[in-house]
Amino acid sequence: MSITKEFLAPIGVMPVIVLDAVEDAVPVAKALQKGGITSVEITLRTPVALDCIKAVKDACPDIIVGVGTIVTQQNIEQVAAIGVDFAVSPGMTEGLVKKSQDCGVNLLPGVATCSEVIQGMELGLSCFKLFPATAVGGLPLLKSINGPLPQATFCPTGGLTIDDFTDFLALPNVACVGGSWLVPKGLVAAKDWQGITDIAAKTMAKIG
Ligand SMILES: O=C(O)C(=O)C[C@H](O)[C@H](O)COP(=O)(O)O
Repeated sequence: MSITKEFLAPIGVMPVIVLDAVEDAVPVAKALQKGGITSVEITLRTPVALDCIKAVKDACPDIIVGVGTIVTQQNIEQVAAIGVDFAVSPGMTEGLVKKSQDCGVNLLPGVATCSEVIQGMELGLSCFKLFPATAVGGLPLLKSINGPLPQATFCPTGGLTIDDFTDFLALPNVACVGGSWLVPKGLVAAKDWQGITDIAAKTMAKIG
């Protein structure tokens, strides 16, 4: 299975979420949805991540639920067992891509160079996360890659902010963007769900 530009484009902005408590998962997802967000990427950075994903899938059937921080083939097996709409990795190996294909998991692997994009295309992929987007070259890098590799589509993530993400979305080879600015740790800790809705709404207002 592989992710397409048509799948990514309607998402627009993908919030990258780190959750420490299962009880916060559904309120965060619903707060984002209230602000116009249609998809969440819950990272496997905490021990409760898989339970958070299950909770959101059960409570919010109309949210596209993805998992982030896939770094091992075992991670792919774990998320295949609970079912996710997509899976994101900060990097890309042949092993991760093949495992995701074997398990029927839609993988968006992270790349930072043309060689990795070409390797991904050889493995049947056309969409990639550019990570860490700003640190590896940001807008000029994406513009340069679009010359020789216009068939590759990106979700730049890493370093983007509410002030510059629309510059990325304006590029022809960018279908959506990812970022953690939508779910600040402090607001989750304070259970300030309205605060999260406000950031989501302010973000989505920028793309009409
Ligand atoms: O955990 C993952 O799956 C990652 O690969 C990294 C995240 O996508 C970035 O940490 C988000 O970047 P910021 O928006 O700059 O915070």
